[in-house]
Amino acid sequence: MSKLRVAVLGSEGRMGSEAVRAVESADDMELAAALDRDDHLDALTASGAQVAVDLTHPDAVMDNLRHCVANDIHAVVGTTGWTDERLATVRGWLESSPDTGVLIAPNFGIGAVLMMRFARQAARFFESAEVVELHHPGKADAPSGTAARTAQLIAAARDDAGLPAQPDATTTALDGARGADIDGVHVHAVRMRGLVAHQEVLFGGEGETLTIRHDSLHRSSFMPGVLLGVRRIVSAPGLTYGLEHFLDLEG
Ligand SMILES: NC(=O)C1=CN([C@@H]2O[C@H](COP(=O)(O)OP(=O)(O)OC[C@H]3O[C@@H](n4cnc5c(N)ncnc54)[C@H](OP(=O)(O)O)[C@@H]3O)[C@@H](O)[C@H]2O)C=CC1
Ligand SMILES: O=C(O)C1=N[C@H](C(=O)O)C[C@H](O)C1
Repeated sequence: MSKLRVAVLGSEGRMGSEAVRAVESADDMELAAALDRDDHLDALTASGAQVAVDLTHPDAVMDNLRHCVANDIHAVVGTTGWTDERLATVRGWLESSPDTGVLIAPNFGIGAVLMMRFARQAARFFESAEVVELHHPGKADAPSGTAARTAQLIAAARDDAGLPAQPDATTTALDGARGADIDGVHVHAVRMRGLVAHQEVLFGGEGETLTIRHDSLHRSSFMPGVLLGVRRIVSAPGLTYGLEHFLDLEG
């Protein structure tokens, strides 16, 4: 069986370098290209890569993806910075390349995917919900893509259940003290040396709280998800948003 030819974009970064090692260690894949900031995207096309893994920067990912889709290269994207508008743009590009697949995964960690799912499940049972994400200080964006997605999922579940706005009597606050408001869910970002990627989802109801916490202690935690995404995206045309679509979570 021929091996899947995989390119890594952002190959010198924290995640990209880990992904290069993971691809090189996978029996069913070969590293077609390892490209970073100074490399031209023509090198990606020339490499004959079937799948590109993007682990770059929110400012770079759209140009990279446009190039991938235009050249029928499937893409597995871990890079953050996703808005509804950006997702719609990618869907638009894919209309002209109906055989190409793009996976955008806010988080490749199985524990993180489960945390988001459990948070969505819990949301309708509690009056209050807030998200606290904690990351290494080299992270470019705040709040994290995972935290933003978690907040959206909680907000949608609250809406579906007809819950009112959360109780909050704050009338005076220093800027930022209540975090970012994402669809009515407050999200707080901590940046601290020694951390990798962590998140707590806090729920509160009458006389009780529930905390769901996930910790990525090493970037190897993301690699099974990256490799799963690569294996699955070649037969999943169109846009897939979230690794959960490639996992059997009902079990
Ligand atoms: N979905 C998930 O599970 C995870 C997602 N991430 C996300 O992945 C992204 C990368 O994170 P991380 O590895 O920590 O970041 P790093 O800054 O360590 O790595 C990014 C790399 O991409 C390079 N780069 C920047 N622009 C381009 C470009 N146009 N083409 C090619 N390479 C480029 C950077 O170069 P330079 O240093 O010169 O800027 C750097 O080497 C972030 O958005 C992060 O949030 C991270 C962990 C898990
Ligand atoms: O930058 C990181 O490190 C991470 N980025 C992703 C995010 O923003 O959610 C995934 C994980 O939290 C690690």
